[in-house]
Amino acid sequence: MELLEKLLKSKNLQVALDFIDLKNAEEIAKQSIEAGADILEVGTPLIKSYGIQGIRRIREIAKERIVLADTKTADAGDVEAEIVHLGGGNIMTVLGIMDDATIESAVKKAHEYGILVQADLINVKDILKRAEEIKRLGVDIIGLHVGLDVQKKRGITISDLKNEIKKVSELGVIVSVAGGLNKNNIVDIIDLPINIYVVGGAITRAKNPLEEAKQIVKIIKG
Ligand SMILES: O=C([C@H](O)CO)[C@H](O)[C@H](O)COP(=O)(O)O
Repeated sequence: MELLEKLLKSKNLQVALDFIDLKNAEEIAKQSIEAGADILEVGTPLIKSYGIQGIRRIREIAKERIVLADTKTADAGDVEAEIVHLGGGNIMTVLGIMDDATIESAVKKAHEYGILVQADLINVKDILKRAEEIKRLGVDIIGLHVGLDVQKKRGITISDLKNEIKKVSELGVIVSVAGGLNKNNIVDIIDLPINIYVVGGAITRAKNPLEEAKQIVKIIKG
């Protein structure tokens, strides 16, 4: 699959559009593209607010860029794959902590549509063990993720999980990392074999999101 090859062979910036308001998301989506972002993420709050229409709108703006719908699917994997297909997304996410049955259902349906599946390991305690299991279920991307609430409560970001990132990347999968990344801490993990750097708040809440995104693209692309 062409998209898989591209992701596997390169380092990519994914901008997480974690908005409730579509107009704000559209504005940052346009600036992210101008800055050179590779993937636009229809954030979970945006999907909850606008559903398929929200994914469709970001698809229109993204043009040939990749659109990831952060569905964080917890059940009915096939139905949520259908939703992403109707919105025109290229990648969906499923929660790695859920039952294998949900992941299998998402993978089966998504692959029928040519959609990639990312397992989000948010809140998974034994990351390497679950990553190994999930790889066998046919997911395309493994996402290591420190969620917003944990970032706030414990003061950690994904850049604190270097060992886990290294071990998962040794499985030979596409690795995505998310959770509190910014232009300072991305530098700490830039030499690790990571394919997708997800950045949300550091860009969406920046005084100048375009400039911030440009700087981050420069760090990631080298
Ligand atoms: O997935 C996310 C979170 O669970 C809210 O939906 C964020 O997109 C992800 O954490 C990236 O955002 P930042 O941590 O603000 O970079």
